[in-house]
Amino acid sequence: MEGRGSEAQQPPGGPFFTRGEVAKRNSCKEAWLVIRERVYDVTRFVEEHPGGEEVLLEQAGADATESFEDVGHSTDAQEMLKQYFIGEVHPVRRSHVFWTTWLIPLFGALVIGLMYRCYMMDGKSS
Ligand code: HEM
Repeated sequence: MEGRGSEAQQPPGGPFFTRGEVAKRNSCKEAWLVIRERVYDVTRFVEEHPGGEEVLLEQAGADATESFEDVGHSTDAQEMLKQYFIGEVHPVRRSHVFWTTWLIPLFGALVIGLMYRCYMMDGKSS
């Protein structure tokens, strides 16, 4: 029973998946779920789910946090999640930062370019 009881400290990080990547795994051939920002590959669990495969397939590729919690799954069920853990949802903020880091200089360059053009045209007309 070694290693049990450390479930609160699941390794942070791990591979990151975007919600788009998860959304592609929405069939019985490949079924991924997001629960509390973590990604679970439940493909081999679908048929074994005590609550039926229907409900899992319905949520496949999506964020099932709410439905998972609404059912009031037992601690056993929470424990089972660990077996299917494959990674985390890519933090939204990162892609946000990625875009703004590019957009701001791009916008700045555009403004400077326009100002320069106006300045040049001004020079020509006078
Ligand atoms: C990997 C994710 C999941 C695991 C490991 C899991 C596990 C389990 C387990 C072990 C049970 C038996 C009862 C219990 O121990 O609480 C159960 C029941 C159930 N589950 Fe899940 N479940 C998962 C996801 C979901 C999702 C996403 C839904 C809803 C869309 C769902 C709906 C249900 C329902 C309706 C039952 C029957 C509850 C009852 O009979 O009272 N489960 N699940």
